[in-house]
Amino acid sequence: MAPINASEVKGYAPKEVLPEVETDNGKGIGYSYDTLQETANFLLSRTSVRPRIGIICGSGMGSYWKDGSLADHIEDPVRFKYEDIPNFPVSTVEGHTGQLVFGKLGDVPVMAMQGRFHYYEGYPLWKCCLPVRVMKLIGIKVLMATNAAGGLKSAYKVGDIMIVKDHINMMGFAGNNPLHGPNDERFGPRFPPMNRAYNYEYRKIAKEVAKELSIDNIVREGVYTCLGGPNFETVAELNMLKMVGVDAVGMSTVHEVITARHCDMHVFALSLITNECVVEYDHDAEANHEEVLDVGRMRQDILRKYVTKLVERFNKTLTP
Ligand SMILES: O=P(O)(O)O[C@@H]1C[C@H](O)[C@@H](CO)O1
Ligand code: HPA
Repeated sequence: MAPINASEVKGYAPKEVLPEVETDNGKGIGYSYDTLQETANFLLSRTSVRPRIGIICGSGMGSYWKDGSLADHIEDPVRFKYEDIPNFPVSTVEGHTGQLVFGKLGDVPVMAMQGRFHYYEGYPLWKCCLPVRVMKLIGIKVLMATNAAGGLKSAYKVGDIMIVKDHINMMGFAGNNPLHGPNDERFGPRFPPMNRAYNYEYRKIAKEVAKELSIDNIVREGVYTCLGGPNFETVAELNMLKMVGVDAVGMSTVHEVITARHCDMHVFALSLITNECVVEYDHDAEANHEEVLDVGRMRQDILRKYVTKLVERFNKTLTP
């Protein structure tokens, strides 16, 4: 049989009439486009900043440490506490302040989330990712997600920064996906591709910038996975993840990236390696959140400089 010419295959044809997405208060399967548009309009009407780059600050990288974190260096900041934003969840994890900051990083207008939402807090994945769709609706083109993660690859050291090359959606294997439920084509297609999730050009730029800042000795590139948490992993779980090609393990980012790619945002992600995963049984070390936050503080100056330069470079790739 002759092979099918892939370029002749027609794309998925959207339905003309969309099913009404439930606009529940946390019980069901998502907020409608219009509900999220209200949230976007609320924000846009209260700031003149028009960011095209959105940053999600990982554990300890937002503002937990008041003396120099990325989000605290945003100039002319306009801040919104999550509890004051219509339809927004609230942050419940130490190290996640719980506010959006609009302002300038270097010369570039940005929006930063000081605090993200995790599945283990009790939020369904679609709700964890709601801010990403709001970003899309306020005009953001690039999502930069940062996270704290355990280093699985033996070469990784505490304090290394991993450029995420790819992810394994472990929760998705069990059917838990932020795109589960009716699909609104105004956000994106029913079946989005995910093989080019982490923008190649931005990864290349990130390696160049690491050299320019002389931090290329601590900057790596690898594969991230997210587990549901909140417990850290067993030795057997970590060895299994290592075997299937995971380099760093955390509890976030993957579903945010899927949501961002679904609505055609460019994605770049960084993991700060805050602990070495314990993959042997005769070992006394245990992962803990305090260590995660401490390493975030120890690396905050470098991360801030790195992210600021990356934002400047990524911004130049966007058409005016
Ligand atoms: O929000 P991120 O992914 O940076 O947070 C990581 C995963 C858990 O929330 C927490 C564990 O210490 O840090
Ligand atoms: O070792 C870890 N496992 C999962 N999530 C994490 N976040 C920071 N470190 C870790």
